[in-house]
Amino acid sequence: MAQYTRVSGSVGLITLQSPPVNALSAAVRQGIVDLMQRALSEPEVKSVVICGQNGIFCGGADIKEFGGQMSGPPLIPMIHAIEAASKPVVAAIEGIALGGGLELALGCHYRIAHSKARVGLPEVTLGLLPGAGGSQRLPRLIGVPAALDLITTGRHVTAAEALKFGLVDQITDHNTVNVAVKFAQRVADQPLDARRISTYPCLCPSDVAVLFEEVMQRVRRTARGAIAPIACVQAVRAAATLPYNQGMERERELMATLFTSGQARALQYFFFAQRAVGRWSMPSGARWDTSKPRPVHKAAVIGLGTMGRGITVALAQAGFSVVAVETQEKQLMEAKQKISGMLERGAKRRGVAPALDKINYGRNIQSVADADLVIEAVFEDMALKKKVFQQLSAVCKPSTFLCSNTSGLDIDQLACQTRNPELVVGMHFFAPAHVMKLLEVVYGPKSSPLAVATAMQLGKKIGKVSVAVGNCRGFVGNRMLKPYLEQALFLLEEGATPEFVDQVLEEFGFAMGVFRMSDLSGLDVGWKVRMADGLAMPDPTTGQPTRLRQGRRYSPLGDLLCEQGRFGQKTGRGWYQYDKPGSQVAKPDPWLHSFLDEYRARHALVAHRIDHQEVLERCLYSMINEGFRILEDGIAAGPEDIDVIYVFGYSWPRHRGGPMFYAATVGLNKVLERLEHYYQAHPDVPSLQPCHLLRKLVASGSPPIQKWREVIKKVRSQL
Ligand SMILES: CCCCCC/C=C/CC(=O)SCCNC(=O)CCNC(=O)[C@H](O)C(C)(C)COP(=O)(O)OP(=O)(O)OC[C@H]1O[C@@H](n2cnc3c(N)ncnc32)[C@H](O)[C@@H]1OP(=O)(O)O
Repeated sequence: MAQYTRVSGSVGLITLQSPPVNALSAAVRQGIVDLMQRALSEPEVKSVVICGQNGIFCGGADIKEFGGQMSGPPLIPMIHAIEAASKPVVAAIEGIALGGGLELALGCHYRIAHSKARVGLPEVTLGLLPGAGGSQRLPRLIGVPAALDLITTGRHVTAAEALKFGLVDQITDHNTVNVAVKFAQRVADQPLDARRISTYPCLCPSDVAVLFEEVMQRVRRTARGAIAPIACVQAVRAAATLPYNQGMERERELMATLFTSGQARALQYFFFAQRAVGRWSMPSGARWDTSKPRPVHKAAVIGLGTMGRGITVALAQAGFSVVAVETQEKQLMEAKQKISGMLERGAKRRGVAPALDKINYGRNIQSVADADLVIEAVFEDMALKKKVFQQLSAVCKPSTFLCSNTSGLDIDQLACQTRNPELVVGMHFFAPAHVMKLLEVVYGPKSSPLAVATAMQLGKKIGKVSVAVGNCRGFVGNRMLKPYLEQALFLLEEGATPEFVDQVLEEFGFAMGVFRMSDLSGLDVGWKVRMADGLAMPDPTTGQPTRLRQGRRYSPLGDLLCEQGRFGQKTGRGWYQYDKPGSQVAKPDPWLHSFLDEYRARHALVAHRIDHQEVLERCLYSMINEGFRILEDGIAAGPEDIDVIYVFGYSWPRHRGGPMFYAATVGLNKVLERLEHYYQAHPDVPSLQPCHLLRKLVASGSPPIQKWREVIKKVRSQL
């Protein structure tokens, strides 16, 4: 909806009214069309101002409308009519002007922005391009290089940057609407021909062809298979090379292809999934909107290895006072130096002062006594962690929240070491912890809603996407990784190479294939866990590595590499070889290929030809099957939680929406059928056995992902 008021006698003020972000819904578009006609027909009105209610100009098209039948007046003719108007139209931009919101502003003759406003064309992040003239008007207004940057990245720019680009005409610290109204009065009688951006020539640098080629190459390299960034470059190229009307036609064609693509649907699903994870719930019924967090002023981190350092930096950068504890003097000094360096580099990038004074270092656990929340980040060893939790419980205030950065150990066992187990939760960060966006907040059976709410809020404050998950081995992310890694090893046993498996996964869109990723993380990490679990040992009778553990197929390949000191990048050898320890350039290793041949011969395994389809289906469907088990067990509340974890924590390609959304797009019956096929071929691999929830969803007619929760509820109630 939109409201019309006459201000100062001669200015027609149109206010967009569609909370929370004044998106351009059908009703809003209808309102703009009607009220523009009214303003143009009233003789007393000499100029028009368009603004948004509640200090927000416009968040763009209403994304919720994309899924259904579009109705109401279309955006493009509406914006053309504004540009063609006989009276000056001024956009008063407060808060945000994004996507269709900025395109609307570009159709106006002038743009006045508040100094705190942000503008941008983020359509690419939704699998689209600025399809309401944005791809044609923006390069005409600010030039091709700047427009390519904004449109292909979707980044938001500040009002100051927008002014520098010439994207807005003026910025103000005062009431933007008042300033825009005065401005509109001043320009009421001025000619408008020079203010219609669609009539501008598109000024191009002399080497524009080279520029487009370079940008296209960069975009293809980084897009990981996403099609929207490429279409964005093509649309801007049309602006640079074609007259406006033909450019608009090209924009329309490209947009039509994107709009109906699976990628746009996946990215739009993911937009809402990111927001849905904030509305967490626990099986007890506790929820985000009924559980209040307690403020945290002072936080503490115990253990300053790689993870502890990253967590300390993330907290200090967000303005928290942090006590950082490392018991060994040498490690403490080293950590202090590294943390200061990280803070200084981060501050330089953001143009702010480094938050060095936010951190107090100590060697004694006593120094965390008055912290409101402590995050333990010591080595991944249950006995050690238990000891730390006992000590923390003894020294901390009774109200202190005690959190563990474990990547998969039992939170309940840690909670049992403390006086107040209800204040214990897991806070599973991902390395590097000051960079990676994901945080799994893990509640155990004793964790209180207060503790979950507080950890979730802390995560938000330090800029993380936090997902509340239940307590089980590996939580959500690492639990699903297990069958994925396992299948990758089985594929090597059966004839594949690490290079081939990685190539297939990277073509699918992962930033790194499973073996490159393992080399980067360090093969010894999983090896230590398997040793602690009693898995990575040779058969006591034969001394040979056994391919069967606890009645299930087991691949000792990773263990055998570790026994050779091949820990990945850090030792210069792993699934690949590297020029030197620490190098990141992976090269195929002939030694590894011979090793695989010998291994197969020793175990009488006959290598067969493994194709793309088998790699993808076995790695991904086994992981997805585990995802369904996680939903069935109530460890994740809904498929969105899993998808957000996988995109932010495990480089799952965002344009595929996440593993559970991917399963829905492939078709649940197909996933089920292929799992049945592979399970029949490998009956000693339980992770390939289709789980009950998947069967139930298929039996229920494979409902859309938004309806899965209803089936999940039924399945859980039957268990
Ligand atoms: C052939 C077809 C031709 C069509 C041509 C027209 C095409 C136009 C393209 C577009 O305009 S696409 C949309 C472009 N806009 C965006 O991408 C903006 C998306 N929104 C955001 O980035 C953020 O929400 C925000 C606006 C910066 C606000 O962030 P904040 O952190 O303050 O709040 P949120 O929690 O993110 O959002 C609050 C609430 O609002 C909902 N919402 C936000 N934007 C939209 C939108 N454009 N449409 C519908 N709903 C929107 C969001 O989902 C939240 O609600 P929820 O209930 O919590 O989910």
